[in-house]
Amino acid sequence: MANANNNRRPIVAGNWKMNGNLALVKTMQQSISSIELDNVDIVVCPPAVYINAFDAPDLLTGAQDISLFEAGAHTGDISAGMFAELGCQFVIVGHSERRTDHSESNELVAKKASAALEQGLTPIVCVGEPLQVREAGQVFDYVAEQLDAVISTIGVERLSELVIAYEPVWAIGTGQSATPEQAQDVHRFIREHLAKADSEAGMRIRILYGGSVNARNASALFAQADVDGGLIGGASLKQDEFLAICQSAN
Ligand SMILES: O=C[C@H](O)COP(=O)(O)O
Repeated sequence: MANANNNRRPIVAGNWKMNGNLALVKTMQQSISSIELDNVDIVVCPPAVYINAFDAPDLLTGAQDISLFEAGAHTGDISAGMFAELGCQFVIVGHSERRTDHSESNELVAKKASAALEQGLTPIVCVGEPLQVREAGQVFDYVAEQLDAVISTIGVERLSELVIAYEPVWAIGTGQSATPEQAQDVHRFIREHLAKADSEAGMRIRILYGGSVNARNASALFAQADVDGGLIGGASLKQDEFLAICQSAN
């Protein structure tokens, strides 16, 4: 099990993406509150407009993105400080859908991670390769470049405050998850790469796997030595499925 030989507490984060409604907020809140899982952090990242509708003190919430800016004339943006004021603890930055839909560069993602830390939010920094990069055998170089932008922007002294999510783009929403071995290979690489910058951070940082995780494949993925939980998309919208995944990580 991922945390059997280390002190990393697993996280299961549900990224609702642009899905859900107030009814789902109620349903998920009730079902998450109804289970007692002492050894996993369960985080829900609904669309921003629904964050405040969650009314459960024990529930951890996260934003799906933040503005680069703190405040001011930036129509449509929401700042890290605003999410922090709502009680959010986490924010996803650099999800591949934002990198694609909004042309977010490694540098922009790194600045968002920095903005999150400044306001006391834990950034869940997403990295991961598209299929053609994997087929070209360049996964490690690609992921290293994504990580290096963050390391150089936030500085090694804050590195251990991050959570990393490895999400191979070809596995997102496709039903074709990485195999546990493929996930572990990249997770180990990420941990070793971070450890080169700061050995303590390399050991402490939680690295989540994301990409077609479901109730059937979660246990095998989470059993890998460097997999500390998951970032769950589609399955986070189905209460039974999501709870089963949380149980697998517990
Ligand atoms: O943030 C979540 C990921 O993009 C995974 O999505 P998925 O579980 O629907 O493949």
